[in-house]
Amino acid sequence: MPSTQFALKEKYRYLNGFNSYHESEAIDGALPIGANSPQKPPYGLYAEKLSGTAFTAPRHENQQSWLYRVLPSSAHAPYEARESATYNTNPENKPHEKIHHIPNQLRWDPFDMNETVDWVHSLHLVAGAGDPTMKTGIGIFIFAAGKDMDPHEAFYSADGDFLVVPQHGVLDIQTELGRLLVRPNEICVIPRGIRYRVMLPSGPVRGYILELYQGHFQLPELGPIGSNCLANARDFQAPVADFDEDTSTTWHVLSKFAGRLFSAKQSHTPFDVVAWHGLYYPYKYDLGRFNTIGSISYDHPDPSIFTVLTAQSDHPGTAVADFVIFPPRWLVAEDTFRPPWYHRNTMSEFMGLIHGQYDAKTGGGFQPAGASLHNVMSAHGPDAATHKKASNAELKPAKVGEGSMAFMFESCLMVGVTEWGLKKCRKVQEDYNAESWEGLEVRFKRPEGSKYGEW
Ligand SMILES: O=C(O)Cc1cc(O)ccc1O
Ligand SMILES: [Fe+2]
Repeated sequence: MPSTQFALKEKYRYLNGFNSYHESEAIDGALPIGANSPQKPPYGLYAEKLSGTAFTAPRHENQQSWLYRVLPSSAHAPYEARESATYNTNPENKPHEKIHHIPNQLRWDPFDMNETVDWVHSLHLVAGAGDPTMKTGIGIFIFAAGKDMDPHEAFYSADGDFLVVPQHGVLDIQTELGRLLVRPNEICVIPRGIRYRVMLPSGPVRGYILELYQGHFQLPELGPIGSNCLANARDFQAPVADFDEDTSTTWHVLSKFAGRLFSAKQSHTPFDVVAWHGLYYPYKYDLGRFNTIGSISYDHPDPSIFTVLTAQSDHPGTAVADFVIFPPRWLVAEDTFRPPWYHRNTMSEFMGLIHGQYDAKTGGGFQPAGASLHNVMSAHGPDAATHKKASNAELKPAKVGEGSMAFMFESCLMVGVTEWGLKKCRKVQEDYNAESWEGLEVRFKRPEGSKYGEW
């Protein structure tokens, strides 16, 4: 059941709807009426356009917003490279650091918390494909932070859209367009370019991020399911306009640009947007609201029925990134091996666990805050313990995943694993294969009297 059905504090108010044209004003009358850029916008505000797609993108894809702010974003000193020796989240930029393309199934123990860093410095690229400079591919990050961002710092990524999946702790995110409070079992998307500041009201945080270097997330098609189910559009929440009025303090705007960090000084807050309207905005979603569909007859369906958001490649139906979840659900299929089948997939599958236990892996090695990667065509499926249990289970209706939420970033791209992901994080499990699949028994019994090869 949804976990956020109580009233939220006034500070966090939301506009409901996915890909809905929203408008919000923190002061009545701050939005111009009937024009986007009048000669004199209301209250002496500056009009600024923020485009998330090419100006000429087709209407159904076009995402732009108009921001009405105290000072335009361009009012800052030049960007300067910061921490250039250490900060780099784009391996394409780092010729000395190899990215490993390997067919092995990989599984990671829970990633460590790190209380010494803030959001900006918490990002560790674990795997990825493509290159933000070419606006192709994805980056998969683990984040772990224990410090608020500096009170006068804001951050944005020019590289892509962040899909943030918190596993531990609360993210209080002040964005240019308003505030979002994001807790475990919720996700948020912060589109490319939007400036924000992350505070940690409940202490350390940890989780996963998929950065989408190309396109934007959309809801999956529902096909014969009909007009509702899976993630319903009305459950996506965008912030309302909320602004500060600080024009006397030195601020630093940090930019992740081609994986590197830059910083620019300015003498006013970037959080000065009094009103905005458009289709390009950050949003959050409570995974507890997902309306899960499953088989009510027989066989295990493809996990695409669990897709929350998808970012399509140029080939319809083939995703650069699908965000898929495995919520608590009833299994009722008859004469069926109910967990996932053994499989090899042309897509790559990176999985994480927010809490609980994933029903396809009961051996204990896939833990909250851990991860697994089954790359293109790398064979996987239930571990031996799960297989044994599920092949002998009485097939009465059973609830699986109670108190649990696993997820998958599935991509048509082969993902490479970074040095950090493979070595430096020191979390890769050496015995993943042995623990999972080497215990599988040979069950094959040739029917008595059968002779192979005789017709
Ligand atoms: O590998 C996994 O655990 C993810 C997965 C789940 C499922 O129900 C079907 C296919 C699939 O890849
Ligand atoms: Fe799989």
